[in-house]
Amino acid sequence: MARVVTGTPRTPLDIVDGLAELGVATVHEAQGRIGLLDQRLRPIFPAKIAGNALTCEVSPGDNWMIHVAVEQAQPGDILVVTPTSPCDDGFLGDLLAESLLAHGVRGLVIDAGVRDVATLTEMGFPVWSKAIFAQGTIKGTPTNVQTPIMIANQQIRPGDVVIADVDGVCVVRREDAAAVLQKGRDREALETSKRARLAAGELGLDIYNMREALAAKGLVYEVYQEREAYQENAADHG
Ligand SMILES: O=C([O-])CC(=O)C(=O)O
Ligand SMILES: [Mg+2]
Repeated sequence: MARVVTGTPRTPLDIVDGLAELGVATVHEAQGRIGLLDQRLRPIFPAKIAGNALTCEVSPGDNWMIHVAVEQAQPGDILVVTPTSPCDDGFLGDLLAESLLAHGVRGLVIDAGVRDVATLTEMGFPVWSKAIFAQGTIKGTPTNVQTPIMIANQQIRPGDVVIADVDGVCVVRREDAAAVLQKGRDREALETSKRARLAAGELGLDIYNMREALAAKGLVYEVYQEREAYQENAADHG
């Protein structure tokens, strides 16, 4: 049985937009280094977005349910598409992108292929995909829309926050989104002060008090000696 679940909760857009500003690396660190989708999902052009997950399963080679998903879209969503078994076909192109844009969808994350990439780029419709492939798809088998899905090593539920930029794609659970935003902002403030010190030439070794720890692990410094180097060299060559 295939299902479309309606009335699923979403994360407030002020929180979503805050996470977009922080970006994938900071959000991933702020939530304890979890939530990254596999690195095979790459942007078709550089972009930085976040949105509520609108989840959609597709059968391999079959984009029927993307049309079903468009009707469930709300402004601020990102369409997240996973095939029920691996497939690289071009499930979406400029026509479906026009339709998604008309319903306020901010972009697409798909563990499969897309096509019409030149037009998608001109339109400014951001996509993270596993493949770019002109191979067309059919409309044959219904699957689930707005149910929890597995995609590229992560579970994503409708209304979880998806953050995507040139570093990759990350998911934040809806319940955790506000706390992760706060932690990410704290982290960013800390990074701003560290960056100023690094830019001024201070060493990470001193800012982070690393010297003692390195010595405790056995790191030693020695002054280069021409004679010793010669002997090592001679020993190497018997
Ligand atoms: O219609 C399709 O099958 C996918 C596509 O190329 C488009 O959305 O433009
Ligand atoms: Mg097309």
